[in-house]
Amino acid sequence: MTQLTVPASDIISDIPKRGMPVTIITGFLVSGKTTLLNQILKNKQDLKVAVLVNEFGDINIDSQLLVSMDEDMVELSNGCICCTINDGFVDAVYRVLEREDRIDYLVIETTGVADPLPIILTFLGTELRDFTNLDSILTVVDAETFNPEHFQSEAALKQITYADIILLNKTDLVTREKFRELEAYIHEVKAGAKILHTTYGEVALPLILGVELNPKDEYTSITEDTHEHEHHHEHHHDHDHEHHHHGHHSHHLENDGFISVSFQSERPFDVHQFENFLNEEIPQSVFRAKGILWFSDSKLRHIFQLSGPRYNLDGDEWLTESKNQLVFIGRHLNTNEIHSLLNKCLV
Ligand SMILES: Nc1nc2c(ncn2[C@@H]2O[C@H](COP(=O)(O)OP(=O)(O)OP(=O)(O)O)[C@@H](O)[C@H]2O)c(=O)[nH]1
Repeated sequence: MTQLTVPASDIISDIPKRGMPVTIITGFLVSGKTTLLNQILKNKQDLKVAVLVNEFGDINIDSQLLVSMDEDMVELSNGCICCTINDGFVDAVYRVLEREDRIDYLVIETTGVADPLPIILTFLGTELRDFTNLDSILTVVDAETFNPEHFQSEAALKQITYADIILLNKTDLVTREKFRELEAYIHEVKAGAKILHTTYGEVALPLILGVELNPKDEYTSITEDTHEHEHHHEHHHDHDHEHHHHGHHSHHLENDGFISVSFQSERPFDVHQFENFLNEEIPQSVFRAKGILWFSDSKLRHIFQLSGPRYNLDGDEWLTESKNQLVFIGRHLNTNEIHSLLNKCLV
C-alpha cells in the first residue's frame, strides 16, 4: 500500500519543456482543490504558472480566494467544463497558450461535480495535444467525508478512476482506521493508485508537478473513437487556427442532480440574521456553500465556507468595493426560497 506523508517543500525539479505541461486538479465538492491550488501558487518559486479556474456557479468565488498573483495569470470559465466542454473553456486554454510572456505550466481546477474524462480527452483528442503535454490528473479526496457511496455521485467515482495521483486530504480530521478503509477502497477502484496524504493541500511540488504520470496511450482507443464525432469550430483569436471539439458528452449532471444557486447584493447582511439563517433556516438540501460576505457592523471581508453542517467565516481585508456574493450547491435547491431567506438578512 502506498502511504506517504509528505512535508511541504520549496524545491521544484526541472519541468519538461516539450509542450506546455498541464495538470488537472479534480475532486469532489469541498475536498480542498482551491486550497491545493493556493499551496501550488505559494510554493511555485520562479515557475510561471497560469491557472484556469472553472466554477460551477455563476459567480467566481474561487478565483477571489487565490493567494495574490498576477490577475492576468488566471483564466476563468463558468458552468461545468465537462458538460459542455464549452467553447469558453477551450478558448481560455488557447488564450494561455497564445500569450507572449513566458508561461511554464498550466494548472486547471475543475468544478467539484466534473467528470474528468471529457477534459482529459480535450487535451489528448484534439489539436491541443500538439501544444500541450498532459502531465497528470490530481484528484483531491476529502478523507473525512468520502465514503464508498461517493455521495451518490457518478462524477466522484470517475474522479478516482481517472486519477493519476490521489491526494487524501484533511488528514487532521481522520483516524488511522478511516484512512486504511479509504485506501483499501481506492485500491479496489484503482489498483496501484498513487496516494499521498495531505493536510490543507500541503505537498512537495516535485511530487505532483512535472511527474509525467498521465498514461496517454491508455486513452488512444477513446480518442480515436471520439475523432469520428468531431465537429469543427472557428477559433476567434489573433492566430487564426481552428480547434476541434470532441464528441464525448457526459450526462453526470442529469445523474448526479447537483445545481447551483447564486446570490449577490450591494447591501450588507446583519450578522445575527445571517447566523440565524445558517443555524435555523438553511435548506437541508444545501451540500456546499461559499462566498465573500459583507456585514454591516464589520470592516472586514468575510470568507464563508460551508460543508454540510459545518461552516467557517474568516475575516480579511477588502481589496474591492464591499458587497455580498454567495454560491449554494446541492440537489433540489429552490432558488426563490434561498433568495427570499437571504433578502431577509440584508440590512
Ligand atoms: N480541516 C481541514 N480543512 C480543510 C483542509 N483542506 C481544505 N480544508 C477546508 O475545506 C473547505 C473547502 O476547501 P476548498 O479548497 O475550497 O475545496 P474545493 O474542493 O475547492 O471546494 P469546491 O468549491 O466545493 O469545489 C475550506 O473551508 C478549506 O479551508 C484540511 O486538510 N483540513
